[in-house]
Amino acid sequence: MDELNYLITEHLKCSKIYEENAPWVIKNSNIGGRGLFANRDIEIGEVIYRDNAIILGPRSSMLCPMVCVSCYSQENLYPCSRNCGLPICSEKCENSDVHFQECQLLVGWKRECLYQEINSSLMKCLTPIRSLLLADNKKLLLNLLKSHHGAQHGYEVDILKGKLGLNFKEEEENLMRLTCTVLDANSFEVTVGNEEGRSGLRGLYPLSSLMNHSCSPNTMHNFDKHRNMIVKAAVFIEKGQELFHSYTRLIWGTPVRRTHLERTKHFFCTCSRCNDPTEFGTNISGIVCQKCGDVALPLYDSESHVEWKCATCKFVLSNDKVCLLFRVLGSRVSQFDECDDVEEILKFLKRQIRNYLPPSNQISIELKYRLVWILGHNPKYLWNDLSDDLLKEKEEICRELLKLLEMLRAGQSKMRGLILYELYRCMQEWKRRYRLADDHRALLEEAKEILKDDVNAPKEIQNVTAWIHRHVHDEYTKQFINNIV
Ligand SMILES: C[S@@+](CC[C@H](N)C(=O)[O-])C[C@H]1O[C@@H](n2cnc3c(N)ncnc32)[C@H](O)[C@@H]1O
Repeated sequence: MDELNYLITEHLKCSKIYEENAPWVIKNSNIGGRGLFANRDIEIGEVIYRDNAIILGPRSSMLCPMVCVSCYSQENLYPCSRNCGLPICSEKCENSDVHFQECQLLVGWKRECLYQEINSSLMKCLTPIRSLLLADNKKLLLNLLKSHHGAQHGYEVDILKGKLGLNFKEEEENLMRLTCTVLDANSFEVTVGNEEGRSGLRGLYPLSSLMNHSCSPNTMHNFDKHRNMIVKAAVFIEKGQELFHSYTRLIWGTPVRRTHLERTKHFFCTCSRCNDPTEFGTNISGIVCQKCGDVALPLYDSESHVEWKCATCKFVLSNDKVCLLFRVLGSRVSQFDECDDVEEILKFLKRQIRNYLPPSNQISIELKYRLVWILGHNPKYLWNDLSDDLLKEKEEICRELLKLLEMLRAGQSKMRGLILYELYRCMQEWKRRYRLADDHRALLEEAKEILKDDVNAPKEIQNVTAWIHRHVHDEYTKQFINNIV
């Protein structure tokens, strides 16, 4: 533990983000392995620490779009002129430190097989290659992090060797394989880009790698423009409590979260939310009982066996039948990915699925969340063009989602920040249409508080805070302006 603590401290110091007396400490956790703990009371919204990635790069997923391997832009990509096969977007990126070194490595690995075109498989397998360029103390740190075992981890190295025929040394292969297993256990998705094109990178943040999971986490995180991770308290955290973040989405129901955690992180979650079939009274995993019309909830009698039981009439439905129902509804929902037809989505939500799912079910919630991003944003549904009925619809959905997050005890989550801001914009639109007086500043203030240092936050919030940072240097004036903008 001492060595880990030392190496992490050095890493944070070297990244110039180390804070003396920061409120975290590394200790053994009852949950398993090591964890992070509060070494004093931490106020809601307080920054607990900042972390910097020791490895950052493209994700290996099929869905990962092509990005410049230096600045991660998706625009003006061309193959590196040294024929390494990686996409870059400018001379500056081509000659950046990070790319120049990996380029030399790749070109050295197989001279007769240089790529004049962009090779997308190579780009998707680049992140583990980057571990070869780490300084020795970062390699030591990598070695101390949790790794996953199993045939599914390390396929990137198989692609580099097999499909791409690259020829590296055994010790290089071993380090890349280790890196894949460490990345799979610990990496975070880092979103880059703007409204026109976003993509996800994976980053290995060593301090955050020590944080265990809870489905009702007490921290939230976002990324600043330097891709530092900023971890904040989502709720008040008492001295001695373990710090948790969520490895899944908050609005997924228990069976979906548990399956995801088992597949990707190899553990069965037994947190208080998972152990409560109602999930704190939200019934987010519930289905409509086909016998009495009340809600049936998932009941686990072992890690691998779940069935759905109605609390009122005790009717039981097998997991197979429920999975079939979710598959059918899920495929209908995925058709909405291509069409942003609000009338169709509302018809589906209000009429078609009502016989199968209660309004609080995860599928309904995901669709409502999607509506939040269509109404007011999609070119067919811009704020000015929304009918009063659709504006009301959006306002009600925002309020419903905020209530749900409160019931899930999610505290100051990023999702709360985004929905608060969307609700604020609804209220501004009502104000504009009917010349109302109330400007609902409290909604904007809280959204700003949650999202202020998030590089992906809505422009309005970022612009305000960025301007203040650039132009105002004394705290009193900063606070004054923060209160009036
Ligand atoms: C990112 S690591 C967390 C730090 C880890 N405990 C360590 O010692 O390095 C993720 C791994 O920690 C364990 N873990 C995290 N949260 C857990 C939980 N709620 N229940 C059981 N195991 C958990 C699992 O083995 C998981 O794959």
